[in-house]
Amino acid sequence: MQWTLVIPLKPLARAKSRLADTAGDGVRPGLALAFAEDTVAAALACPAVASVAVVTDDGVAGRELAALGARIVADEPRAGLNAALTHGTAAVRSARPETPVAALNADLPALRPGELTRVLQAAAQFPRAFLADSAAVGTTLLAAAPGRALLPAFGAGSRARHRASGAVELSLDAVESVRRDVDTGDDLRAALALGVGPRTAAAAARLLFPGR
Ligand SMILES: Nc1nc2c(ncn2[C@@H]2O[C@H](COP(=O)(O)OP(=O)(O)OP(=O)(O)O)[C@@H](O)[C@H]2O)c(=O)[nH]1
Ligand SMILES: C=C(OP(=O)(O)O)C(=O)O
Repeated sequence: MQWTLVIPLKPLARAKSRLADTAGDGVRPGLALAFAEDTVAAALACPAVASVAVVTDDGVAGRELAALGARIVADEPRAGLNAALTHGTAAVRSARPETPVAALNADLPALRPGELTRVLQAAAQFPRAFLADSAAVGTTLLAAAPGRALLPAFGAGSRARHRASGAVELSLDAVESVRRDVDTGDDLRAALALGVGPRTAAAAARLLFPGR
């Protein structure tokens, strides 16, 4: 089974605000873009992924991510993350009605294609399924089989909401790269320890050694 991924991305100037104490206003948008680029590149390298749609209104990010091979969908109806995901899912299903769909966060710079494949293969066993984040409080991936509504309920504490909505929580070992979202400086250090993609590695090096 081959999936379509829907990846939401806030305008870069407003993204990753909880990283403000680690990365100042001058560098944070570049870091958020690097996370999204490494996430999209790893997703497109995954054999279980047929295509990636990024829901964003950010022009720079849209150009860079389209160059990697993503389809760009406008962030409508401008009513936040879950509305953007519902819109993105409708857009991809209007082109491919029978595709299974998974929403994936854009802040997974350590994402490994092999681990994503295992998560998607597990998700394919259920009508709706999700993967909790490393903190076991949020969600990094929510999947829906063909013909099933995604019903996204992302945001703080989304693990409990996705469970309550009837989605099956995937209990998988050794998929830490899919769970490792980056919201804070500690999260960034944890992702760097796991091993990040090349764009995040370069952006993090610029952060640590600004003059070089
Ligand atoms: N298209 C779209 N994506 C969003 C929106 N809000 C959040 N996202 C994306 O949803 C994913 C999860 O959001 P967060 O982890 O909270 O990321 P963030 O909003 O950049 O981080 P903070 O500013 O620290 O809350 C990230 O990929 C965000 O870019 C939105 O209104 N529209
Ligand atoms: C978007 C989410 O949370 P956070 O902003 O903490 O990554 C989530 O876990 O659903």
